[in-house]
Amino acid sequence: MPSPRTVGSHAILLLSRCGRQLGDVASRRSLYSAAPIADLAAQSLSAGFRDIGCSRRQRKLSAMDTQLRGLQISTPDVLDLKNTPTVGGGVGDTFGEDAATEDQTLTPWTRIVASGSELLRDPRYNKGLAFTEEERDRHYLRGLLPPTIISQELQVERVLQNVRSYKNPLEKYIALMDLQERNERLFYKVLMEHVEELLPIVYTPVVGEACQKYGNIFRRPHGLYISLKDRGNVLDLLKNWPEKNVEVIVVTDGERILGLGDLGLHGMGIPVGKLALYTALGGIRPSSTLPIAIDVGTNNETLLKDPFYIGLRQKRATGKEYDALLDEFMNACKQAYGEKVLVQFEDFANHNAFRLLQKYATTHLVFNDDIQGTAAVALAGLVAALPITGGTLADHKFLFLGAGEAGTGIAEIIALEVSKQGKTSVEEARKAISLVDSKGLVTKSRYESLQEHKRPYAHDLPPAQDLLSAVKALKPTVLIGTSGKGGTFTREVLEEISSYQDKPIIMALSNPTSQSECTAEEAYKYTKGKCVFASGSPFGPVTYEGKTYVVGQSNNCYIFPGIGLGCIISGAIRVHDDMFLAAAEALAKQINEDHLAKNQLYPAFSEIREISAHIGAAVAAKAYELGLATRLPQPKDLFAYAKSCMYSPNYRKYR
Ligand SMILES: O=C([O-])CC(=O)C(=O)O
Ligand SMILES: [Mg+2]
Repeated sequence: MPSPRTVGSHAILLLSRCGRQLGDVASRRSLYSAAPIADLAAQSLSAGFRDIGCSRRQRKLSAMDTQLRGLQISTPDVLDLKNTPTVGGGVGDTFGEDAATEDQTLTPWTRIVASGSELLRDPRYNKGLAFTEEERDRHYLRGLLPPTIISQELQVERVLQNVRSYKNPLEKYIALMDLQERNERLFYKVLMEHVEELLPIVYTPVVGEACQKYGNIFRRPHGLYISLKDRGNVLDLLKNWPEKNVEVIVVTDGERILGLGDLGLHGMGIPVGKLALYTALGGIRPSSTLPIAIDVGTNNETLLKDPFYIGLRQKRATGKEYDALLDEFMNACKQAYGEKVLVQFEDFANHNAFRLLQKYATTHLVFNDDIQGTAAVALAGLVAALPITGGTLADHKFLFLGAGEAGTGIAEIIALEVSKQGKTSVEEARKAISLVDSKGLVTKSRYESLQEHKRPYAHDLPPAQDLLSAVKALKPTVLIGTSGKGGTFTREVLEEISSYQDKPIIMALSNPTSQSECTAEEAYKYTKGKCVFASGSPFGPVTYEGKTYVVGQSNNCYIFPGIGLGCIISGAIRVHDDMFLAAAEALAKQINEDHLAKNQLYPAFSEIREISAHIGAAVAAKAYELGLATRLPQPKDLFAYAKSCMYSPNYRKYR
């Protein structure tokens, strides 16, 4: 019986002869593993290569099948690595490599050194024209590259020029995603060095459009897809992922993508984008990040009829079926990657988001970005605004339009912070906060029919049908929009709030830009330059009556990369609400006199890596304080330690 290594080399040899398309599909994995190569070869055999446009290779494939059989690993055997979803051989041996008992199957992952065309097709190691003379000699690259050698810096310039030449933002998105698949370090270097320009493309708002058209622009799969069909085999799917040291997972079920609603499996763009930011903004190694989309169907009729839709064509599963898949998934994450893998829930619909967070918060290292990340970033903005508006948080009166994850998440963190600062309880602090949902003001008279997360805000107030009447009745000093509906902070609403309040705080947090409750310009114009404004989507500076205001982006991407970094460097085993308070405080501290002079509530993204390190250090410090950290002893200087752990996108030398 040949060793897996031998099988791997044979398969690589065969695959490399199979032409570019297959090589493209296989290359990333082929460099690490024998079985998946044989696996791919076998899959391709049965698919007759039609999907990847390689049908003329079929004769060679039959030959490959024969060869694989000659190696006594028949293709069905290779395909049939049916693992029961249990932990492997011994404690900490999830993949069953060292101590697997004989009746347990294992995935024979192995590493080999990449060279030649395989090296050029591996996005993690490819450097394109930046390979040095020496590397070209040592790694069999001669002739595979034109003779020119250029620096990574020049490559960055070239990429930027190309991206800028596209007029359509979606084309820019596609170009950047292609780069990520081709040359990962170059992608991150470009993104990190031009973060303000490129963030709106790989992230909100353009990622929203990309998700809407995900089926049309589909090229290569990103991340891991888990569907209802995989019930009972979720751990096996995780074992197919080519990385074992996963530290951060972002998962969505696609039911509430940004403010765009149910986009089903096309929501995959969000975990992919968020994790790109974990690396670019928070310095988390890309190989330790895993984007996951869970497919339980979609209720989006347009997608169900769309021939290019990539997900299951069925209505969303709910109840026990849904819960069982999620439960299997959550357990499989810990089985595969251990207690300290961070799972970020993203863009789940309200009816699942709150209960999933509650269900898993005590058993897993989890948080919900839309509830807690958004809450922390909004709190940071409010704290930063206090020197402009005067007073403390407890002096303000808050009105929300939108009572979903973001709205009640922010409301809760405000109440928590006020209660920590003053002598009031959280219950008392909630009294200064009111919510308007699609049925009007949330009041006590509606209590019975309210969803649980809104009930703490059902105050004893007269009813109000809409936002404007609620503003008139309650006279809030802070107006926060998390409704997912564009244009809802109307001229009347903005004029009303500025009629009685000197410096109202207006936060229009819905995403993408089309769903923003108002634009930055509208906010300044209709409040006659009185307001302090922030938004969830990016807006350029606004000049009103000769004064220029810089619009801070109150987006959770300031917070989640630092939360991840803090959890990883401290080895945290649970996420605690106080870590979000610490993160918000660390972010608010970044605002100085210069920012305040321009009404800017959030620092520039160009400083984000430093900011993430501060947030990471604050989060880690809190984890140590709460006894939730396992990485001991605690580093003396957590900020320096956080910085030292951050991924650099610069090319490494290959020996
Ligand atoms: O992705 C963003 O820009 C913020 C966010 O989490 C959401 O809107 O769901
Ligand atoms: Mg989100």
